[in-house]
Amino acid sequence: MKSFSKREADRRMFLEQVRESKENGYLLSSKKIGSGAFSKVYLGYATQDKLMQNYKLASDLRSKRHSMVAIKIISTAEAPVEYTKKFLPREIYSLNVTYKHLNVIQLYEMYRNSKRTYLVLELASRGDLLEHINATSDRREFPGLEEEEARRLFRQIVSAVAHCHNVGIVHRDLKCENILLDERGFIKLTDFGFANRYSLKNSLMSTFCGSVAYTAPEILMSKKYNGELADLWSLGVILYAMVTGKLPFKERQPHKMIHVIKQGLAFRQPISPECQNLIEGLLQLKPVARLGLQQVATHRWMLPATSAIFHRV
Ligand SMILES: Nc1ncnc2c1ncn2[C@@H]1O[C@H](COP(=O)(O)OP(=O)(O)OP(=O)(O)O)[C@@H](O)[C@H]1O
Repeated sequence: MKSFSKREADRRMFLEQVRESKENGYLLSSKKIGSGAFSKVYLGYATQDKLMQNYKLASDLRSKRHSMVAIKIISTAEAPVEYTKKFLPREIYSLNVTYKHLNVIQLYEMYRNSKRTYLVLELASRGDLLEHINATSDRREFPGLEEEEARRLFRQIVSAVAHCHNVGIVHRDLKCENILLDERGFIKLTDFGFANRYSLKNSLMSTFCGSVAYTAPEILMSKKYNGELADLWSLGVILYAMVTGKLPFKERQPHKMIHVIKQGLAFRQPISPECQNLIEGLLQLKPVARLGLQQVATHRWMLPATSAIFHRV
């Protein structure tokens, strides 16, 4: 249990954040909607004055018919230097260059002082894809989403990733927990903390990013890797998780995971042959053998309505 003095310090800090947000045109509510390693995310509201000044925000919220936002507060004074100097700037850069796509979280505005950075983000109020898969599995009393729903959501995920790649951003941490849903049930890709930009089409990277279960084998083997092709592997893991409610390869330790992957992919419940074919096309050990995003978008399991796949808003 927190001591009285700790609770009092937290209360004072929160009031400071409320004041700083108000000075910047946002009403910070006490409803915490999530927390990360160095951040807390609260529900907030844009004031009328703010809506009159900020075109990005006003045009987006008008279509949503509400004034709610997610305010991510990062305690930069407490976070490690590597985070504030490397990962946070990458996240902000990626959110700025991926603006504006229906399936990527929007960064409306940022304000900061010597203690904190505030990111004012589009609100995705219906939790993440993992929670959605689990809740649906419980309701159906059968693991995974129905293929029709999985197809509708996966199309949006592919569209979001294609948009990122088109503007030169590789995500490098694609997983169900980083895919949020908004109040209308639209996919919103988030968490660009590991994202990186690449200028050369085939340039290789060497940093280990992401979660083991979703990580491409070439990264697990500490090889130089192509970020776009590594994202394709993660998409295969996500689709498998959507239709089966399980992860294709289960192992926590990176060095053991590669052996699990090499044992091959198994489907332990009935999945349509087209869906299996798409998953197998993505989960290819050799990066260059993986289906490209255009091939994924036009794969027979993804049809019909492929015309919407590369649509930008
Ligand atoms: N725009 C948003 N709308 C709704 N909820 C959000 C939004 N952004 C983040 N969240 C919630 O807040 C949680 C923390 O988000 P944040 O981006 O700080 O953490 P993270 O980067 O996933 O965590 P970590 O720092 O551990 O990697 C998310 O898991 C999600 O539940």
